[in-house]
Amino acid sequence: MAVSSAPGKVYLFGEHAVVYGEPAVPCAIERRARVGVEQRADSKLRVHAEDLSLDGFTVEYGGSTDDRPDVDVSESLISAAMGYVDEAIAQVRDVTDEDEVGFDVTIESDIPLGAGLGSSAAVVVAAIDAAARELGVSLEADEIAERAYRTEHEVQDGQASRADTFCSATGGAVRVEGDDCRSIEAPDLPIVIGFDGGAGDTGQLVAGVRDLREEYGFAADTVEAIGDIVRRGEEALADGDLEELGRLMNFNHGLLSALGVSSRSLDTMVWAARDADAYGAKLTGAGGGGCIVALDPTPETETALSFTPGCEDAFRAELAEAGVKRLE
Ligand SMILES: Nc1ncnc2c1ncn2[C@@H]1O[C@H](COP(=O)(O)OP(=O)(O)O)[C@@H](O)[C@H]1O
Ligand SMILES: C[C@@](O)(CCOP(=O)(O)O)CC(=O)O
Ligand SMILES: [Mg+2]
Repeated sequence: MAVSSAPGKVYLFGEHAVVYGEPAVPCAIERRARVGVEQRADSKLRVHAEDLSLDGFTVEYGGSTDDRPDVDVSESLISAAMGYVDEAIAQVRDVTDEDEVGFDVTIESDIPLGAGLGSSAAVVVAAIDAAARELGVSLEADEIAERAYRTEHEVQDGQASRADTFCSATGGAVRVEGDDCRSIEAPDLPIVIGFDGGAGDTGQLVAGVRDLREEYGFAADTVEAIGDIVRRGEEALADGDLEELGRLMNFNHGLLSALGVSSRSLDTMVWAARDADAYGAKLTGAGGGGCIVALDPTPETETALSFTPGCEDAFRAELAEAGVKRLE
């Protein structure tokens, strides 16, 4: 049995625009997915997902959709939950040249699903590392990131950037622009997260931005303007200038909102954070519902969010220095 964990992330800047080659700066946080993998005697894949928002369930099947047994959750939920694990295992079979190998996979995660904190990337990164090690292969972080990116790219119908997966594999703050992925220095940021209890459909939201961008020149300009914000944000990060970072996060949120990926509850939480004198606040990840990220060294934003209707959970998040971790 091999067990690995990998962190979730917040986007300080640049989600969505990163899909079109603009830079983005995500930052790993200490909320992790842990994935245990044990080789089976046969070639089946059995997944046990113990998750807060999906009631824990177990699926066992031989690899083809027809072979899936009846379980007490809807087929769409199973497909949604299985897609990433399935493809991650396919990547491991490919990289290790072990086409016929089967696994028991157990997933535990502190990262809410579909909420913009990169649960999919964390699960995929941890699964790839653990499954490869179970077969006696130790992959470098770059290789794990590459295979995890291919997984997200496949599952999200060709619409994925390298940002989430690289960040989860390497930890810390990173900068991603197209295929260029690198770690960057970041000061200790006072990150506060508000979670509305909901989720967004990453594929649909990305497709919505793609359509807007194709239809309107000003939507394409908006995507480019987000790239400009990210470049200024990198300077503010290097200077440790929290006020400027906050202003730029506010601007970034406005442009994401213009691109149609915010929601009433995300906007409400963003305004609650601003009213509490956070340096700045924005949605994180694909949007549509899920989480906002704010910067505030005082307890004010967390307290204000916890009293904000529509905010289900407010918590502080530490930057995760480590990416993928080998636990067993
Ligand atoms: N704990 C988990 N167990 C099984 N699958 C998970 C788990 N967490 C995330 N996933 C997979 O990731 C998907 C959510 O990813 P996504 O829509 O990209 O949102 P995000 O990455 O922001 O959380 C889920 O539908 C599921 O397939
Ligand atoms: C919208 C996007 O930029 C980020 C999605 O992040 P998340 O899966 O919602 O955490 C898509 C991508 O970069 O693949
Ligand atoms: Mg994701």
